[in-house]
Amino acid sequence: MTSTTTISTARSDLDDRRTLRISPLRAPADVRHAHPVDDVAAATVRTGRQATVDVLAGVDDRLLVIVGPCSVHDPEAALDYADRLASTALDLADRLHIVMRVYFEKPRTTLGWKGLINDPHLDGSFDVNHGLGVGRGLLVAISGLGLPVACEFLDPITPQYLADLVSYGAIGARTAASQVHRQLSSALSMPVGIKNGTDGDVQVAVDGVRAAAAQHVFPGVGLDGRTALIQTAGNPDCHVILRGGSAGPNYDAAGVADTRARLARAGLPERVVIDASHGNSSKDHRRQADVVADLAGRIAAGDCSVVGLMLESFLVAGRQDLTLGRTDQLTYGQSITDACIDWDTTVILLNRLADAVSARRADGIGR
Ligand SMILES: O=C[C@H](O)[C@H](O)COP(=O)(O)O
Ligand SMILES: C=C(OP(=O)(O)O)C(=O)O
Repeated sequence: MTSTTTISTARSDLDDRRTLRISPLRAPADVRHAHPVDDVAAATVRTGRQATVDVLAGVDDRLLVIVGPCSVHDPEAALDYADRLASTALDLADRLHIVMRVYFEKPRTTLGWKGLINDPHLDGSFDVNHGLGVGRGLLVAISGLGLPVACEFLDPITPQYLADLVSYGAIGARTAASQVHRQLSSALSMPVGIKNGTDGDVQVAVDGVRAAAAQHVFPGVGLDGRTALIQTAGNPDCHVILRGGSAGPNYDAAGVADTRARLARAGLPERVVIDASHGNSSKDHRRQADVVADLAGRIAAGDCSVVGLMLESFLVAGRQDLTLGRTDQLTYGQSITDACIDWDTTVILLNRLADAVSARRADGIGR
């Protein structure tokens, strides 16, 4: 019995058994054209990235602080927050290099609202074409205030729409082991922090830093939105973010020393950022102050082993549940994902960290 082969590029009953709809996505170039980078924003990104590189390298003895909401759901409130943070960042710029968390993509443990790009109207309409424009427009506006921004990169395509405006990138705990995200990090133009796993596994982040430092070739999209083969140079500015995990916190001196030893064994620079939230605060926003107090004490006593800190902070303390389609019920300036510290607490904690850097300098210890 002979078999026949049908060669066809048309979709058949073998395709789309579970795909409901495929619709056009705006090309990155189109969104970039609608929200161009002006000179002020470009200067913010350039100096924001370089300052982070210098802090990571120990050439700059300031502390890197990545601070802002868990997620952006209301661009107006995010800009309000950015306005305040820009002024505080300027006040403390001699001791802290402050970068605002402007997170549009949320990795969920199971299900939930996945961020402003995925569902910008917060109603389950998934208007991604609108979300990409709103997100980029907000990055232009915040960078225009002179405040550098940090984003988590979750989807491997979205960086083409946003990354030129980002000064600090993060790879989250749920994707630290992903080859796709490590390859992506190897291509990104800014320093990237890779988190330890949700189970507390730090080695996965160290392995991620090593993989992202190397060159890769992988499929992606170009600015014109066409599929493309991407060849990367490798990112030398990746580092580990300790965020704690199900086994407990890992921000203490022992957790940092263990991470640095792992990095040294892998032949990598010993650079560690601490995330005061997530597993390091058992998702209780008030405990972020304990992490700051502990780290500030260590820095004031001369410790140079931690290069930066991440804080989840918004205008109003705590968090609230979103009912899809009922944005009228939301409290202005309060997180709809993880709980955050409020603005007043944020200013107190930032000043405490700045004072710790002053004390370290007074002892004549530079990083
Ligand atoms: O930072 C935000 C959350 O911790 C992360 O997106 C997971 O959230 P979830 O466990 O509520 O899905
Ligand atoms: C999702 C986040 O953190 P993690 O990956 O550590 O859970 C985050 O920082 O928003």
